[in-house]
Amino acid sequence: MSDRVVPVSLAELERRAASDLRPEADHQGALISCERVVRIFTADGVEVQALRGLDLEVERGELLALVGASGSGKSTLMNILAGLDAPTAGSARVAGFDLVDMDADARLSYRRDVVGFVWQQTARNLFPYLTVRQNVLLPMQLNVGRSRRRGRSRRAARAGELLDLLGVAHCHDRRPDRMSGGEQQCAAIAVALANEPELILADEPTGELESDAAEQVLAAFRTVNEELDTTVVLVTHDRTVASAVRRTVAIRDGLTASEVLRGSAVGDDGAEAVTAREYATIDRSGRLQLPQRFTEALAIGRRVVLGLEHDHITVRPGDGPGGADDPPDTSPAAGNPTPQEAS
Ligand SMILES: Nc1ncnc2c1ncn2[C@@H]1O[C@H](COP(=O)(O)OP(=O)(O)OP(=O)(O)O)[C@@H](O)[C@H]1O
Repeated sequence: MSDRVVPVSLAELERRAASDLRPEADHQGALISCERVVRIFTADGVEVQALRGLDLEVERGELLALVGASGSGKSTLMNILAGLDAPTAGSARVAGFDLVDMDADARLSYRRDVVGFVWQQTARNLFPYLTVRQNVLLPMQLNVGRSRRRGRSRRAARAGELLDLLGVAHCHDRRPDRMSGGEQQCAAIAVALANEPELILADEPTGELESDAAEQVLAAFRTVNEELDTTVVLVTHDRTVASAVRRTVAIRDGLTASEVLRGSAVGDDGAEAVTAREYATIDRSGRLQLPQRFTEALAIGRRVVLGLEHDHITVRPGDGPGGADDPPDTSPAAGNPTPQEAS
């Protein structure tokens, strides 16, 4: 073997130095991977299980909505994904960062470079005494590592491009109090994007907006997702927003319960129509939550009887009204396993 030293270009050394700043990322797999995430809060000696073993995978480039009743755990999950809080147990990884075991430096690097956040309250997203352009420039100026690589004129150009992309270039020299709520949220998205994060998280970004402004903000998220290929996860109570994205995941009692996938199909008349299908999700332990409206409709109580057919599983009321007189087909010919086997 030869000992000859192969010269390395400056550009290659810079690339290696930049990649050394990040933990080894799995660029093939999901951007977000949560497995059995538990978050327990203790308040006044009482334990609250906000997340009870939640599983969630989000691929790079997705635009995903999280929905769920108040108290179901959405904000808790968002805070964990934002690196503001850590799970009590389970595993949560984003872009190769282990959110459970991050040291302070990794957490800082994660929050600065990997993730951008948009809050519901417009006042929380923008500094009121700075113009919109200054608000967008600030995260770039504070990001010492990247700022060194990106000079003043490139930072200014990026701020201009982002405001343009989000349709608020006309507000660049205004302070937030001279902008509409929708414009403020679009500017907030520009701020969140300043350091080129792979992921934008938004907790109820349209919660304080009228419907026109909410549509403007949703359109801005779509643009970001489609044109910059940034992954977007947003929490919403707004049905219009939830039904306008390709994938909506419902959280119930600290677990992912179901999800709706939307696509498009060409009908017999040749017209393209939006299709939507709801799926129940099965966690890594094989647990499945039955939708409340199903269990209520059949007065299903605490037990169900499962049956395995050749291409589906039946779930019948096992106790309570409507269940007791309806025994399942347990014949060996039907290949029915016990409920334990089925799970
Ligand atoms: N810091 C905390 N201390 C104690 N309990 C908390 C804390 N944060 C959240 N919780 C509790 O955890 C559960 C989940 O709260 P979370 O805010 O994640 O729900 P959510 O789905 O975002 O609700 P909402 O839609 O109302 O914002 C709730 O029971 C809440 O009271």
